[in-house]
Amino acid sequence: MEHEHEHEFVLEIPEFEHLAYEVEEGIALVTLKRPEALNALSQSLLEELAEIPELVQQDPEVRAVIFTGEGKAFAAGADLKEIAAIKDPFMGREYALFGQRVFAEIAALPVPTIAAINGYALGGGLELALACDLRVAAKGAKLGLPEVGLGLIPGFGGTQRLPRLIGRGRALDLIFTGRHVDAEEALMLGLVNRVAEDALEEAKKLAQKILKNAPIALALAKESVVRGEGLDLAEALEIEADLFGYAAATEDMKEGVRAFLEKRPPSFKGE
Ligand SMILES: C/C=C/C(=O)SCCNC(=O)CCNC(=O)[C@H](O)C(C)(C)COP(=O)(O)OP(=O)(O)OC[C@H]1O[C@@H](n2cnc3c(N)ncnc32)[C@H](O)[C@@H]1OP(=O)(O)O
Repeated sequence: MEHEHEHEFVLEIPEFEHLAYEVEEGIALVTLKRPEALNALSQSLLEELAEIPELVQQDPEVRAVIFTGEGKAFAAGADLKEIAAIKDPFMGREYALFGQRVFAEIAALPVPTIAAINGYALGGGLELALACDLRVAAKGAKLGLPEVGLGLIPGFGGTQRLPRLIGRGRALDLIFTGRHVDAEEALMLGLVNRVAEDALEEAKKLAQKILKNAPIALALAKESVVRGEGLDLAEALEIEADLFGYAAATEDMKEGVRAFLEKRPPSFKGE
């Protein structure tokens, strides 16, 4: 007798100690779970985070990812007990490279990613949020890069992603002073996209709104923005034209345009 699930692809989700991973209606929710240390990014937590991009890419159901934190913090930075054990520049460099690699893989995910900043997002915690495409902050959230106050510099991408996002002058204000900015100032600076009572609820609404659009177009739009970042305008525009070409050849493009002309909502298939 043929087994009902014989051909079903079963995705194995690893047992995480410091993370929760769940998928609901196409949205993967990754929750940092070390609330007793304000979700400080220990090596073991970072190793678990490093598994997320593969998990997401193996599951065709996942069309967006939200990162958030349990308790009163999103993440209060890299784990300072572990940083205290760094003995020399080589160890320090390896330490930074590891965090950078994890966040680079998150930044390279082909699906939209959102940080739901429920509380403190400091140092490495803010750098994780900066590796996401969009950021939603709760009203009481505090964001900052306090590293210079510890004799450090941001090392998980902050000196690069923050100025690219909000401009050099604003980034250096935050990096030099190490001050915490509240959600409203973060919105004004362009550091977050939205402020809400409940960051996670707002992030889910934002994801649902995004997911109404054509999946291939979303991936190509992200690819165009990401690949263009390091290039000069002429080269980047060529990439945009190529990716526009791909989008224009999809079934979803035909459906999107037909639906507009027929004055009805589109039904996208991701083809
Ligand atoms: C390359 C990347 C580099 C970096 O990220 S460097 C780190 C940058 N981050 C920081 O400097 C923030 C450090 N944390 C704080 O300043 C404070 O926390 C807060 C302002 C965020 C909150 O203060 P309060 O509400 O008074 O809580 P609490 O008692 O300080 O923290 C609760 C428990 O959480 C632990 N904790 C907080 N942040 C970290 C961290 N970054 N690394 C390790 N542990 C942390 C504490 O020690 C304490 O634990 P216990 O109850 O055992 O004393």
